[in-house]
Amino acid sequence: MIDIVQKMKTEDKNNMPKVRIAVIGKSNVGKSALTVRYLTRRYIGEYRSNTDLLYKQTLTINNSPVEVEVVDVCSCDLARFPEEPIYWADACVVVYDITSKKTLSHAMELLQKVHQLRMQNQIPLVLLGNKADLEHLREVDEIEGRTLAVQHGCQFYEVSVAENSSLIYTAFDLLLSECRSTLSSQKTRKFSVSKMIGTLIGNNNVVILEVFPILIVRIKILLNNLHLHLTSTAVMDYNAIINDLQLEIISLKKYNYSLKRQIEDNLNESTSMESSLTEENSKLQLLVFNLKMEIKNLRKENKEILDKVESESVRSNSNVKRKNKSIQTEKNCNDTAIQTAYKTVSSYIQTDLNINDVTTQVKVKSTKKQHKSSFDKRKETSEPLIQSKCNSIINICNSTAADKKSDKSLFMELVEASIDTLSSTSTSADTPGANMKARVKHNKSPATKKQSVLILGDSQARNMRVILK
Ligand SMILES: Nc1nc2c(ncn2[C@@H]2O[C@H](COP(=O)(O)OP(=O)(O)OP(=O)(O)O)[C@@H](O)[C@H]2O)c(=O)[nH]1
Repeated sequence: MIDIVQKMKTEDKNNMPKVRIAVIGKSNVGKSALTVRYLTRRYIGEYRSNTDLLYKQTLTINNSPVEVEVVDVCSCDLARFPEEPIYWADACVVVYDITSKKTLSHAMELLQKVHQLRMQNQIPLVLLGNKADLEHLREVDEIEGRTLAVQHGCQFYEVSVAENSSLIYTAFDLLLSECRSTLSSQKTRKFSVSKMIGTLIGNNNVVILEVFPILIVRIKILLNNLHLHLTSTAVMDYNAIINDLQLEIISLKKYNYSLKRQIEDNLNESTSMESSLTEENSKLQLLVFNLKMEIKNLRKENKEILDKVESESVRSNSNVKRKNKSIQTEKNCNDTAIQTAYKTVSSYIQTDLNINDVTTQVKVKSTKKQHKSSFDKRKETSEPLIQSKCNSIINICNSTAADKKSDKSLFMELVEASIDTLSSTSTSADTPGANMKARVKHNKSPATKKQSVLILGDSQARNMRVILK
């Protein structure tokens, strides 16, 4: 913080007018760069400092030398608002960064605060929008800065410290000349204020100044303000004030009008944008609806295809099962038929063997002649029986498994084997076995008809049935 008391003690040592300027604004807006640029014409890119810096220089304003003191107030945090420099200053430069909206709102709060603090003794103010070279990053329109300046009755410029805008010098020079004229008009008042303090605190004022420096500065400022107020009231030129006010009203009306136009333009733009958005929205809604319908149809189609595939597979499965079942049944029937036929043949052969045995025995006995008549009788009854059974076997051979060569040949082998056994036990060439074998062989031609045979019967081949399929 600047030692204001020291400044108070050293000021006014010569007759050169002195103007004190406080540069305030949010951090990083370019306060230091601006101050250095104005005082030295040089640009310092990076200027980090965590303390207020005071610059002093003698400048020529309107052909007269002026001692200028500029305080670069570090960090204008509103919570720690720099009241002292504001009381100290004759003028203020409020800076914001056009690439940052929040620096503009901060500048607005600073302006309000300055107005509050210097309510009785308003000081010249200038609002600067810095970093105008960064147009592509602009967040704050020029009209916003200008409007804020009009609201607080101050000058406004957009500048670029980096590009050394000439408006920087214009702004400072105007501020200085304004301060200079104000100060020269106050010169007599300041004198009388000092006198007043002298009268109030007597001859020991120096001691008191040392003991209660801050208090005294405050008192001096208050008295100064009071005195200024009284004096200005005394010399007030109402007409001039009314003129100023009227001019201000006109310029405010102008801004008001331009703002209204801008608002109207924005409104129109937003309305047309809204209608086009609504149109776009309804188009999109229609598109979404169509897409939904398409998805629904596709799902339906998909389900139908799936159902079809499922029913097809079920049908083909049941067909395969049915086919398998019929094949199995057929196989079982064939097996049963073969077995039955085999049994039948075996039983016939067995019967034949028994008859032959009986015949042999009877033949032996016939030599004894006493039973010859009975043998002949029995032979007469048995031979037709064997003959008929042989015929049955041949029929079975003919019909069994007519279309299945393997089954038929198996069956024929069985029959032949059995008949061979029968023949070997027979002695006569015209025995039923030999006859039967000859007849079976005669019928052993490959089947020409495509038929399947089902032979059913009991173990003695009684009630035997052949089913052709
Ligand atoms: N592009 C551009 N950059 C600038 C301009 N003025 C200042 N800067 C840059 O802005 C940054 C901050 O500048 P300072 O002068 O340190 O800002 P300050 O307001 O004093 O910052 P504090 O000391 O934190 O309060 C630096 O990097 C500068 O180079 C300008 O006109 N244009």
